[in-house]
Amino acid sequence: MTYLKPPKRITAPQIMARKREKPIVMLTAYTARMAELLDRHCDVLLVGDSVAQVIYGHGSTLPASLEMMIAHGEAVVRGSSRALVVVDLPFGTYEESPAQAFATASQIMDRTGAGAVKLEGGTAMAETISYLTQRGIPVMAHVGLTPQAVNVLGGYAARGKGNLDYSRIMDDAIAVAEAGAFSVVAEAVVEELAISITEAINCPTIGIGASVKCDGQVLVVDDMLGMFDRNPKFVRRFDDFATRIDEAAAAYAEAVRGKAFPTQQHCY
Ligand SMILES: Nc1nc(=O)c2c([nH]1)NC[C@@H]1CN(c3ccc(C(=O)N[C@@H](CCC(=O)O)C(=O)O)cc3)CN21
Ligand SMILES: CC(C)C(=O)C(=O)O
Ligand SMILES: [Mg+2]
Repeated sequence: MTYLKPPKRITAPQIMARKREKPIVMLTAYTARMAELLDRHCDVLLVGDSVAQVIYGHGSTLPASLEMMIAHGEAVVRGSSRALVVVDLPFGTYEESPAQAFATASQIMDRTGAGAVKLEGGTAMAETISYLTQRGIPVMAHVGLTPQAVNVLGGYAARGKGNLDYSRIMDDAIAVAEAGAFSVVAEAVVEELAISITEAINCPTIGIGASVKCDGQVLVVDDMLGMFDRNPKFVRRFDDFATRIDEAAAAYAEAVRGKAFPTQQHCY
């Protein structure tokens, strides 16, 4: 890297202070070079448990392991210098008790150098969020469509359409904010609910499929690049990398088979 690194990264309190100010820009990242490329443009880099689907080819986020999150968290911290790095707590490593969550989260923070963790859940996780924040671990919460609960929710459908669903998610958002979360991801919730949540709580909402009314936005980087084959409605493809890779691989294969690569300039 040839450019000068700023001395300090963006902090969780700085993200919290962005409520109703400049929109927060967040993308997932799983590898060092990608983190380096995104770092100039993003306020927050999320090492999502979506790594299980995007990088490892699993069908859900449930198989993401603590070791995976730490390995990819280290890579993203290594590659970046400015953004706040947030690491997802993987399924099964924090839900049992606040003490279990602290053991997992502190290990992630120690071994990766990340500045915060994210966990899924609302009212049920409020006590854990308060326990972690009081012990030095900034927590980003995640409500609405919580993919680790796919087996309880019965799929990845948008949330907040029924009255019960709507008021439960509202209660969840208020509970996690009151427990001390520095920001809240709202995933796949109807716009009206995203507006209500954003107005009701004093920490920023970061939307994914939750309308432009949130205080920030997040997408899975591979989705945004057009790399991932199956795209939810909330994804905009800002590029078409899958096609570009296909074309580049085809050109390489043709050059190799036609003995057009390597040429003299690639030889010693
Ligand atoms: N690549 C990727 N992108 C994501 O946004 C993402 C992940 N992986 N893994 C973790 C979760 C899972 N998420 C998902 C996954 C699928 C849909 C989806 O297919 N939604 C459909 C509706 C499905 C239904 O109604 O049952 C859609 O049309 O939006 C939505 C969110 C969001 N997260
Ligand atoms: C979709 C985002 C918010 C996430 O939790 C992930 O990538 O794991
Ligand atoms: Mg996640």
